[in-house]
Amino acid sequence: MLLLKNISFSYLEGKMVIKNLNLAIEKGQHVALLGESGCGKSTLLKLIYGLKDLDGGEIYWNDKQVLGPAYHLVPGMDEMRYLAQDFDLMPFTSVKENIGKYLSNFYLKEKEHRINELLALVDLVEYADVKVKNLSGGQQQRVAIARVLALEPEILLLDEPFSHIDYSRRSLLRRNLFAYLKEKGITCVVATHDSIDALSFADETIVLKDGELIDMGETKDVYDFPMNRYVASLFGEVNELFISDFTSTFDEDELLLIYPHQLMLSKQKGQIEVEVLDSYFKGDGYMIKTFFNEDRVVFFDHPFDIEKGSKIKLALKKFQ
Ligand SMILES: Nc1ncnc2c1ncn2[C@@H]1O[C@H](COP(=O)(O)OP(=O)(O)OP(=O)(O)O)[C@@H](O)[C@H]1O
Repeated sequence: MLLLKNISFSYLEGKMVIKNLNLAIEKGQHVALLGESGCGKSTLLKLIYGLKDLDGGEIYWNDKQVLGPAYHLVPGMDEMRYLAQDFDLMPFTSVKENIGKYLSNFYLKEKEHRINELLALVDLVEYADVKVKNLSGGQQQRVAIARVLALEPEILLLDEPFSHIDYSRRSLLRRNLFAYLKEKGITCVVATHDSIDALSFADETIVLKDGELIDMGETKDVYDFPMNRYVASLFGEVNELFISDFTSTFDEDELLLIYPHQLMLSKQKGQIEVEVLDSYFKGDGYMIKTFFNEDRVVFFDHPFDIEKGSKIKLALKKFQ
């Protein structure tokens, strides 16, 4: 289990970047770390790996305390691997030498077998002998992913692992990688801006804001019941509407956070009247931008575009 007990950290005196953070992650779990840019995701991964000394608190992987550079000549624990945003590869050596960097030369056959297995996982078999400096950014990122897996860590810390990889390859790589980690029982924490990393692949999601952990739970719960607009907006557009906007039958009003796919065109009761401002093609349909009550923009998903200026009625899908 990964245990963070009330940890705090600052780069500069007086400016806390991680604030009194507590966290427990069970072995084999995949956890997504979400939050706006600058909220402390990368810093948190570095602290877990032991690259920085904590100002306060303690971190444990199983029963072993993670200690920072003040206690270790070479930072980082053997049981962990950390993939930074700048992949830190050796540019003048080949892909396979980079992947095998941490593998022992004592068992050459095993080493070669392991490198080939990882080359296949990240789909770089035909690039095995190419120098890393001659690869694209996305290809280099795939080499870096293979390299952190080489020694089969117990826990993997990934900072935006697919950020340079094009969308089509990203889907396949992501499926293969997370299936591989599950099969091997490797715990994984992924800092990401891509909500699909969380929604499709993370058992649990953690949300950071200004260095504080503000939400944590099963990913589906964090998505379905976002605690506030900040959390919901990490998954895409979100609308803020009130129960009283739809109906006057409830005594107490309540703010609703509604994703665009939860609204639909309706002619029945319980709807809001909006004016269409724009339609954006998304591939599988359109995102329609509308104006409600002359003060709020409301987005909803629709199979077709709708003419600008149209007056339409929207209802909540779950009440239809
Ligand atoms: N080496 C550093 N020295 C001083 N401040 C730093 C340093 N690295 C990061 N910070 C600051 O710490 C805060 C958290 O940065 P961090 O990189 O952890 O955020 P992040 O959530 O990973 O952002 P992003 O999503 O953009 O990668 C930011 O305010 C940043 O400016």
